[in-house]
Order: sequence, then C-alpha cells, then structure tokens
Amino acid sequence: MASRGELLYPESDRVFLEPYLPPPDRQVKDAGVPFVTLTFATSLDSALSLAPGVQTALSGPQSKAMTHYLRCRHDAIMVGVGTAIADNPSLNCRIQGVGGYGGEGLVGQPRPVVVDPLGRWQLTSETKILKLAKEGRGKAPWILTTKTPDSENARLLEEVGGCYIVLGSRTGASEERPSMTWLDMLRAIGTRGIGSIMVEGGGVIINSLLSAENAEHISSVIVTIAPTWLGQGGVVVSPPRTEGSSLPVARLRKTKWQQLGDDVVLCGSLGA
Ligand SMILES: NC(=O)C1=CN([C@@H]2O[C@H](COP(=O)(O)OP(=O)(O)OC[C@H]3O[C@@H](n4cnc5c(N)ncnc54)[C@H](O)[C@@H]3O)[C@@H](O)[C@H]2O)C=CC1
Ligand SMILES: Nc1nc(O)c(N)c(N[C@@H]2O[C@H](COP(=O)(O)O)[C@@H](O)[C@H]2O)n1
Repeated sequence: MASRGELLYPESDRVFLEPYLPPPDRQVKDAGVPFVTLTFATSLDSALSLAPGVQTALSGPQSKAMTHYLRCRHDAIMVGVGTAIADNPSLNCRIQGVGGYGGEGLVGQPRPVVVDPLGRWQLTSETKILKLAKEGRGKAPWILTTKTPDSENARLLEEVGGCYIVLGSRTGASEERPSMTWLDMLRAIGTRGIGSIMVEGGGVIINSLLSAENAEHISSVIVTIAPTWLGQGGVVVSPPRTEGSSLPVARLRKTKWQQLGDDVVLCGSLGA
C-alpha cells in the first residue's frame, strides 16, 4: 500500500512499456546525444491544456502513475519555460520506492531541464522544483538559456545544486527571439552525463521537436490520450508542415496501445 503522495505502478503494466524505454544502463552515444522519449497527455482534439498558461489535468490516476514511472526510467525530464511558468511543476518521480519516496537518496529521480532562452522564469522560494530539491525529493534543475542569468535566480538555483547552461542562439534567430537548436540542447545535457531524457512539453517544445528538421532526435513516443475534448483555444500538438509538402509531417511506427483506466497509452517510434 502506498502512503500519502506516493504513486503505485504495477509490474504487470511496466512490461508493456519496456520496448519503448531506454535501456537502464544506457550511456550517451551518437555525438553525445541522449535517448529522447517524447511523452505527453493529450485530449481527443490534440490539446495539452485549455489555454496557454492553464494547467489542465488530462491523465487519470493510472496513466499519471505511468508517467511517473517513465520519470524514474529517464535521467532527465524537459519542459519549456511556458510550462514552468504556467504549472510551477514538480517534475520529480513520486513512484513508491524512488529516492525521497521511500527510496535512498535521489535514486530514480530525473534531472529537470527547463528550456528558457530569454531567462523569463523568475525563481522564488515558492518554486516547487527548488523546494523539492531542498527537501531531497527531487533533483535541482538545469536551465538552458542564451542570456546571462539574473543573479538572484542564479543564487537560488545554485543554493540547491542547480545551474544555468548558457548556449549560443541558433544562426538566423533574432536578438529578441533567440532560440537554441535541438542538437545543441541535447549535446549540452549529453556531455553532462544525461543518457536519456523525456520531453514532456508544452506545445512549442513538442511542435518544434516533431518538426521535420528535428524529429530524427526522437527515439520513442509515449502518448496518453484522455477521452475528452477540451475545445478550441487550447495549446495544441500540431507540428509545422514542411513548406510546399503535401505529406504528413510524421507517422508513428511499431505502435502498441494499452488501456489504463479510461485513458489509452499509445507507444511507437518514428523513422524506419
Ligand atoms: N498535457 C501535457 O502532457 C502537458 C501540458 N503542458 C501544458 O502546455 C502549456 C505550455 O505550453 P506552451 O505555452 O506551448 O509552452 P512551452 O512549455 O512549450 O514553452 C515555450 C517556450 O519554450 C521556449 N522554447 C521552446 N522551444 C525552443 C527552442 N527550440 N529553442 C529555444 N527555446 C525554445 C521558448 O521560450 C518558448 O516560448 C501549459 O498550459 C502546460 O500546462 C505542458 C507539458 C505537458
Ligand atoms: N502526463 C501528464 N498528464 C497531464 O494531464 C498533465 N497535465 C501533464 N502535465 C505535465 O506534468 C507536469 C506536472 O507535473 P508535476 O505533477 O507537477 O510533477 C506539467 O508541468 C506538465 O509537464 N502530464
């Protein structure tokens, strides 16, 4: 029986996910790039949330536990700054037996990585990730940025063992809207020992990763589909189509489905 705040994800359900997960002992390979799992929860109208900046519960209890299991099977977990600001997320693993939840130290806890090119995320004593790191219930975050970090933010981050990683902006990006390439971001964390990362969202991050230019970096896709329509105006997963092309942007292969409560979980891979 799990105590308060801990999630249970049964062994019998774990077997289904195994072919789509990074091997437990995976080391960084290809040009220092980690194994990348794209994973998110979507509505039937492909929405992640009711509106930008609005946290929206889509996963039921069983698929939520599945997501937490994924967190303990990856070295890191990535979100965009839009998600960090909207959700003030924990981005830790609350599965029973993982570090801070009945387990030793921080074993099984993923490293949160936040993509924040302009340094928009203001950290405070109320920032959940920092609190959890202080309490030994999650790792301190790394923030990928192109700007010199604000000194108070840097202090709060370093106090719990986190850091900013400053990267160059992609060639051609404007000064006002700097952007990092996926290769640079993945290499930056790969060279720091991250062998696997799950990318959770939000919309901008997912659509950019699924675009024709970047989809090659995706090793595996695990999507929770909740039986609900959120309606127009939501943050939608719909990657840009290559100009002039009438082909779909991407198609999943080697698909498998699993029902978890009222939700279904779709797993697959991209490419051959
Ligand atoms: N249902 C689900 O599984 C999830 C839902 N969400 C929801 O998504 C919403 C947030 O999504 P968005 O507003 O689209 O924000 P987002 O989380 O995708 O962050 C967008 C920001 O990330 C940065 N960014 C993204 N790609 C970049 C790149 N290649 N280079 C440099 N910077 C880059 C930019 O600053 C951009 O403005 C929230 O409402 C949140 O609750 C977020 C994660 C998962
Ligand atoms: N799997 C999943 N299902 C949903 O219904 C969601 N809204 C999300 N959101 C993602 O999970 C983060 C919150 O995680 P914590 O519980 O705070 O650790 C949120 O920021 C999104 O990345 N995911």
